[in-house]
Amino acid sequence: MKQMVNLEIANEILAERVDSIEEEYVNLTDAHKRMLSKDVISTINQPPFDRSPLDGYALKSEDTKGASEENPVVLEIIEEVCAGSYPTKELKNNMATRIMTGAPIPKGSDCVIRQEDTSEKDGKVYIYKELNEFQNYCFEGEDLKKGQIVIKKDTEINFGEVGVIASLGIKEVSVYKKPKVAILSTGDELLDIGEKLIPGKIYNSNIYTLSARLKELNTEPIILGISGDDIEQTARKIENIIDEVDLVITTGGVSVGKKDIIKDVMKKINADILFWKVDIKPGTPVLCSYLKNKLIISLSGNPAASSITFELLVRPLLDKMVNKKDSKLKRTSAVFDDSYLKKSGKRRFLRGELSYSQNGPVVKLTSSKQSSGVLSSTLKCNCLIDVPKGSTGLEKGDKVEIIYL
Ligand SMILES: Nc1nc2c(c(=O)[nH]1)N[C@H]1C(S)=C(S)[C@@H](COP(=O)(O)OP(=O)(O)OC[C@H]3O[C@@H](n4cnc5c(N)ncnc54)[C@H](O)[C@@H]3O)O[C@H]1N2
Ligand code: MOO
Repeated sequence: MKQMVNLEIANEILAERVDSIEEEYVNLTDAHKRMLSKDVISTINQPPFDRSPLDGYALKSEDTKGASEENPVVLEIIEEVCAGSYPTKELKNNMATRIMTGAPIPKGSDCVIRQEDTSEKDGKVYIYKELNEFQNYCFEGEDLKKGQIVIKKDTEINFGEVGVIASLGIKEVSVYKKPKVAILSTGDELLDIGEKLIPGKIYNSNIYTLSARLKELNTEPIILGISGDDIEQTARKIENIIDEVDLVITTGGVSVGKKDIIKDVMKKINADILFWKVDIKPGTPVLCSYLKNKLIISLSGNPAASSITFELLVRPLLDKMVNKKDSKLKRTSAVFDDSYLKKSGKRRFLRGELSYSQNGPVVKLTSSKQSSGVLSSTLKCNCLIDVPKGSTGLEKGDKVEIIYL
């Protein structure tokens, strides 16, 4: 068993054991934020017909030669076409079709004059302006052509993609399934929310933090609840769920105390232990194991530690499962607008609040209380500050590297 690996090595060891997961068809209305698993190919031209971008008159541009305010050209109105209807008459010289925005342009016409440059009387339209061929004219397929790849697979479906797919009339899209992640909290001290607090006990916040975050990341959390510090019971819960999920997360019991049972649980279920402890703080004593081609990530019980190591170790795996192109942690540099004295020489991840000033990204601590057991400093936290090994602290104005959450 490897011990005290650095973060990047830990990421590699875990990523090697994860592949993209199965695909499924979902309704477009349920596809937002999912990852496309097949190219979207246009089944129609968009727009599906030549159409008018204006309310006005469709006509032949050659008929407008010499037209002016003083000397209008007069054309006979042969038909009226609104959006949703279709012209029935072909346009010949000296004719015009009254047309509304979005309506199909009739055959024989090669331009549309806007209503404001005309007047209408007794079935005739007076044209006060010359027009060029295809002026104010939207062509069939000018946006998207039938058969064209409109959106490549492995793209996240955001509102723009939803709109474009809807414009093609496509009702269902192929996406990667949502990764299913089981979460189990261990610890005799844990109570579920709503239970009466009694001496020595605390509420299980980890399972709620992680499940909310998993939902935010468009995965499917499967909450296994609390398991006491009992090897048999914990082993059984993991064995019972492992075939149904893509990943298991446990929290608590990974340090060296009497009740730190997770290593024994892994031995009991014959999981391969990949490594124990990552050379970072918080969250050092994480244990990562592998059983039946699934990873079991056992995070520290300390609330802030489990939440931070989830971001550093688990999130990239979830991204990889749905083939996100860049499944690595997304970083940028920012100016530190706070002060922080670092006690240990370890690489440290601090909870930060990132904002943007005229001079670029600026980050400050969410709270001066940054210890592993303090959860309130996750409030307002939108990034992690990566403080390198050996650093003795940070001063106002220092350039720091941050990881987006
Ligand atoms: N002698 C040593 N003691 C400790 C070491 C060490 O190296 N030598 N490491 C410390 C570090 S660092 C951490 S981090 C913790 C990790 O402990 P565990 O992962 O075994 O977690 P627990 O002991 O079960 O819990 C730690 C802490 O968090 C509370 N907790 C647990 N689960 C939850 C939950 N679901 N929701 C909210 N809070 C939870 C628990 O009550 C403890 O207070 O070990 C240090 N000790
Ligand atoms: O590694 Mo622990 O989470 O720092 O206290």
